Amino acid sequence: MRPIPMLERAPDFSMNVAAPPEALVTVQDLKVQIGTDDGVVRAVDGVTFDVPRGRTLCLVGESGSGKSITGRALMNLLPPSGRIAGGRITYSGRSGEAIDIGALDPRGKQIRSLRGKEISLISQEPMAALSPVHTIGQQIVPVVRRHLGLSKREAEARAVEMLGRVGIPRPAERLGNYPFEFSGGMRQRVCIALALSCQPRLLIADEPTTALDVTTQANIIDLLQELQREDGLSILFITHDLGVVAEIADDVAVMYLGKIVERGTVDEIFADPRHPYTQALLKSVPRLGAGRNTRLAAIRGMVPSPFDRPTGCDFHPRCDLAIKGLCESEDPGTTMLGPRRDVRCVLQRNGGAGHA
Ligand SMILES: Nc1ncnc2c1ncn2[C@@H]1O[C@H](COP(=O)(O)OP(=O)(O)OP(=O)(O)O)[C@@H](O)[C@H]1O
Repeated sequence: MRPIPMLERAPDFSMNVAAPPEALVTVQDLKVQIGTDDGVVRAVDGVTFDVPRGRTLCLVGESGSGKSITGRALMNLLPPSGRIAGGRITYSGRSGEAIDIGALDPRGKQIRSLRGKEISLISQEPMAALSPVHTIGQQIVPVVRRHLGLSKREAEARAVEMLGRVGIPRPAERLGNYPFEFSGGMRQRVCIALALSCQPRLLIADEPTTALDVTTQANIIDLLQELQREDGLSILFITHDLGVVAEIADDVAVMYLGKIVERGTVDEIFADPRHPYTQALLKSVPRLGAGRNTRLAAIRGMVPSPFDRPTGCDFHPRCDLAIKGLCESEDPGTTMLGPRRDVRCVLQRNGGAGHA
């Protein structure tokens, strides 16, 4: 995990006074359930957030907190045994029309025309996204032809342009290569080129840099930021790496056991974390400038099994600040600290005056 570069920044509360940024996608009280042999998993358990136009929202949290399933729900692309069990995902289409993503048939024409063209996904494992038996050109060109209505020649030119933009040397020649002929970092760049080739408006990047070395990670983050500046792309970036969050996020939502426990701008979350879980996550990451002997604090205990959820606040068994008689029995509910800033902790009730 990388150190956090700027933990001590002064909070930027300007977002609280300026007009709220226009949302490209709004998620309200989303619930996703997945059927398994052991029972039903409440993988996403009532989350609310939005991804504004041209901004990056990072979803962070430990493994199993529901980040990937939330990202996939935005494309209505859930595992076969998964279903949206409640809430609403509203996507603002190119002509301003509100599209209820969860109401679309997951195999239907409308969602298939949105996937790739309007909403794209890059995942942690580029090989899973690419066919090993087709060249890169054979994979990008037909998608571009179908979604952008280009001729074969125009689509090839677009594919070469995208491969060049993501930093693949000699892109015209590489169009004829197979995925195994690229290094891990280059394959991830190919996936980004594929994901962005139809100029989507929303990119869901699910741990896209986790499997890569730190230099390639930094290059890919720079690349996404450049594409965002140029094309006004909105990004939902899923990661457990707070160093990456510090670099790429505008806004942050911290997930724990299917719920968002804290939400705010990146400055608010890093400089003034209110939830004990967010505070513990931040304490578990090295800080630049911290003394050599500074100890990193691991979060005690494990994420509970989704089949054996704690009563009251989900985090109370691991929380150093839990109040006996209260946190194990009462659902903390959501306390709004600002228009786009909220926290689920009983210690933050009464307007969030006190720090947890
Ligand atoms: N295909 C599936 N079948 C059954 N359960 C699943 C499936 N995919 C996810 N889950 C369960 O849903 C919950 C949320 O998983 P999810 O993958 O969204 O977490 P995550 O925060 O993205 O974790 P990671 O960082 O490990 O990917 C977990 O309890 C997980 O076990």
